[in-house]
Amino acid sequence: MSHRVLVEAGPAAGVAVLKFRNPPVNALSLEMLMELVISLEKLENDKAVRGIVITAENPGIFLAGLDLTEMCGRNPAHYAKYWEAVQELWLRLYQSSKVLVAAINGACPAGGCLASLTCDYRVMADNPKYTIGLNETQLGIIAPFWFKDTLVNTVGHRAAEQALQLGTLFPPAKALQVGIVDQVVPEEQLQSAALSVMAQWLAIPDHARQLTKTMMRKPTVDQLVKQREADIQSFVGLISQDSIQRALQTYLQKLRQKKG
Ligand SMILES: CCCCC/C=C/C(=O)SCCNC(=O)CCNC(=O)[C@H](O)C(C)(C)COP(=O)(O)OP(=O)(O)OC[C@H]1O[C@@H](n2cnc3c(N)ncnc32)[C@H](O)[C@@H]1OP(=O)(O)O
Repeated sequence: MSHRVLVEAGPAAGVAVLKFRNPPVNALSLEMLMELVISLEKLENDKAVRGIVITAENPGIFLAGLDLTEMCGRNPAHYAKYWEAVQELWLRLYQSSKVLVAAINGACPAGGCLASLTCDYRVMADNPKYTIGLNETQLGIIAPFWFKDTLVNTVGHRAAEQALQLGTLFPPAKALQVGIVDQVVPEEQLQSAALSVMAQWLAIPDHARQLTKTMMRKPTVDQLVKQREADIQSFVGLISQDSIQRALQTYLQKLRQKKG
């Protein structure tokens, strides 16, 4: 029984809706990552499901990215386990044979943006409070190569380099202009717009679409698969550095003080 991930049958045949519900901010904790992987595996094996709309149960925050508390003040074994789970989620999402449509109904930074970038299509609610992007440099950390590759595959090299160096969080209209999202719609139309796009994608025969998806994505996937362990060690080495730990602690404190 999953607590942090809700899977519902969609209103259209063959469509499931996967909802994030990990309060307060839908951060990708280890438990949440594991529940997501299990839910995605079940959906992948379900022949009746051809497409999945991915969204947050409560509008406001789509995903707050990786859980900073999993990356602060823990031991190397924990960091390694956590990073393996992050890799696993990306591999499941990016290689999914289903049509994935992200209905982005809230803030979508860093790991949240990455999850949405694995989808085949992104629709974002037109709310200026919502932003999306790989903002790692703003935290004093670096987006790993496979985060970078996923962004490059979506927006091209130049736009990705600029967005990554500056750690830009784009509001909806700008995100559309850069190509991080494919469509921006009034908030109340988000779910219907996602379902309408899903219907267009499902009109294509599955086998042809799936083989094309694999052809486009396999080189990027292979890069991580062939150096998974090295990538884990690289993450553990980097995250364990005092300077990185200090930067993350400072960022977390800033988030906590925001309220005070
Ligand atoms: C080599 C290393 C590579 C690693 C790659 C890293 C990828 C990542 O994803 S790093 C995480 C990046 N995420 C962010 O920068 C988002 C940070 N959060 C926010 O900007 C905001 O919290 C918000 C826009 C998502 C929501 O704002 P709001 O509704 O105002 O909520 P609060 O800011 O008051 O937060 C409530 C509560 O949640 C804690 N929190 C927020 N984000 C995270 C997070 N990513 N991980 C863990 N905890 C988080 C925040 O500290 C507050 O906690 P309390 O004060 O204890 O209630």
